[in-house]
Amino acid sequence: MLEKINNICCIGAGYVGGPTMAVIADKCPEIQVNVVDINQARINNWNDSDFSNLPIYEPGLAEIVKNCRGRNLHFSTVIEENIALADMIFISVNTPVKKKGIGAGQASDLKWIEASARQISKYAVGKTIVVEKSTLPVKTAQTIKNILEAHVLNTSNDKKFSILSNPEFLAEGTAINDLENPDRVLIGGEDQDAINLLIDVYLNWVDKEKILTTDLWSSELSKLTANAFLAQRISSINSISALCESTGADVNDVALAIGMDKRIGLEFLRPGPGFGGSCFKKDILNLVYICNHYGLYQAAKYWQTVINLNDWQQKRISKIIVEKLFGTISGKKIAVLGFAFKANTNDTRESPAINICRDLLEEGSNLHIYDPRVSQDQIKMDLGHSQIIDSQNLLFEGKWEFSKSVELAANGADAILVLTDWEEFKTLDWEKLSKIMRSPSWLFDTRSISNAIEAKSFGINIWRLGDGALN
Ligand SMILES: NC(=O)c1ccc[n+]([C@@H]2O[C@H](COP(=O)([O-])OP(=O)(O)OC[C@H]3O[C@@H](n4cnc5c(N)ncnc54)[C@H](O)[C@@H]3O)[C@@H](O)[C@H]2O)c1
Ligand SMILES: O=c1ccn([C@@H]2O[C@H](COP(=O)(O)OP(=O)(O)O[C@H]3O[C@H](CO)[C@@H](O)[C@H](O)[C@H]3O)[C@@H](O)[C@H]2O)c(=O)[nH]1
Repeated sequence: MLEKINNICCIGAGYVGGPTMAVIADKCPEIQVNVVDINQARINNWNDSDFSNLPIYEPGLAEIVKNCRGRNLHFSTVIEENIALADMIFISVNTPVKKKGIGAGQASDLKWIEASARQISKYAVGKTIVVEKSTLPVKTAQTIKNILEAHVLNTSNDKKFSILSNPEFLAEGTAINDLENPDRVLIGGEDQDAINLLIDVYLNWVDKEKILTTDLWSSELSKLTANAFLAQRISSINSISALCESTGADVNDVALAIGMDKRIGLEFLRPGPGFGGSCFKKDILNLVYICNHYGLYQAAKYWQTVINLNDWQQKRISKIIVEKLFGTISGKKIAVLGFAFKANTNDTRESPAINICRDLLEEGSNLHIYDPRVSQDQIKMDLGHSQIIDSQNLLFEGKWEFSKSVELAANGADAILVLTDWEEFKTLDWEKLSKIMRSPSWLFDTRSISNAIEAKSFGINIWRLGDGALN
């Protein structure tokens, strides 16, 4: 029996695998941590001598990688060898929504999980603990077990596997802090020895009381449920933001008033352009799929409405902008501030900015997009080329350009549209901006972060999400 973990391999060097393994390496200097990926370019970036070129931007990440890389943290594409060396293997590969076939548009595509399990079954040596780090549909551990055990049966060698579920709850932008100070660490499994070995890894920096153990299925399902609950709060407050606009109430006051009730709490009540990111939508869709699979149609419908409300919120915002700008934005310049799905990340996956910008482009607007961390190439991938073509192959007049500063984006603009809650958008120089914009100028603030009162004092018209009193 293994006494302690000496060597960890992590399959997948993405937003989860990279930061999670960096923190494990930092907190457990006696463990060798090998992070492997099939994506050579990504691995090259993790190994770049210029730490500002790491593939992921997270506050604090570069410092940790600087400390540990080459010591006990290694990034490579050598998958077989590192699997063979490992006592414990984390699977941190992507699990997006299936695009084709049964369950398309809802179920998780598990082909990367299956490929990882097959590689592990082939190359692992001796007793290996396999840890599900990716977010997975409940019961996936059974599939992984079947794949691993089939290979053992075929080769009848000394391979032995234990499977644990250890979902990750980090949020992007605060990943390092979330990993270093987690609210809880959840471990699901049947093999108590394997569970204890994983607990020992976390005990290097996490208090014992924060480590929760459950059976496999409860652990897998807790991850989907946590995301569904968080997203549900956002859709709930966003529905109230619309009602506030219609009634003259202020959604931020309402959020504070209800959030101070300890039973409700203040977190995740910030209204906005809808939730984005790679997880919430896909995990809820997966929950809907699983509920339907078990014939729980009312439960499935309930969770689906969280997504429907989120889509509606984005559409609602584009419509308001068109209406306020005299019913047409064709040829009008709009400065879009923020493209990432939230502040402090360069990630644009499922960013509300994508749908809102697409809608505005369809209306013929001329968008000048500024984001402190998102690159022009990324925006190009998300929006397509500057002239977009619709499904009937008709050319729209709408086009977009990348701006290197707020001022360049706002110069001559009819409107400024704040979509991401970046710190720098809280302290914009409204006197200066009011002079370079075209009158009548507008500020559309979907995050309630800018100093709208000051902007108003310089003659800018204001629409702030959920603020029925100000609008
Ligand atoms: N992004 C987040 O904030 C977050 C937080 C918690 C949980 N999760 C979950 O963690 C999982 C990973 O998410 P992510 O955002 O890190 O994804 P990601 O796309 O950033 O990274 C996944 C990586 O896995 C690699 N990969 C895929 N198949 C492979 C294989 N067979 N061998 C080696 N490498 C392989 C890909 O090349 C990619 O680099 C998902 O299930 C996600 O739902 C994500
Ligand atoms: O009050 C709020 C809080 C968040 N958001 C938006 O919701 C989205 C998601 O934000 P957040 O949850 O902070 O970021 P993620 O990185 O997507 O993290 C979520 O998804 C991860 C992947 O599963 C989980 O690990 C995390 O626990 C979970 O918070 C973003 O668009 C935010 O702008 C709001 O609109 N209002």
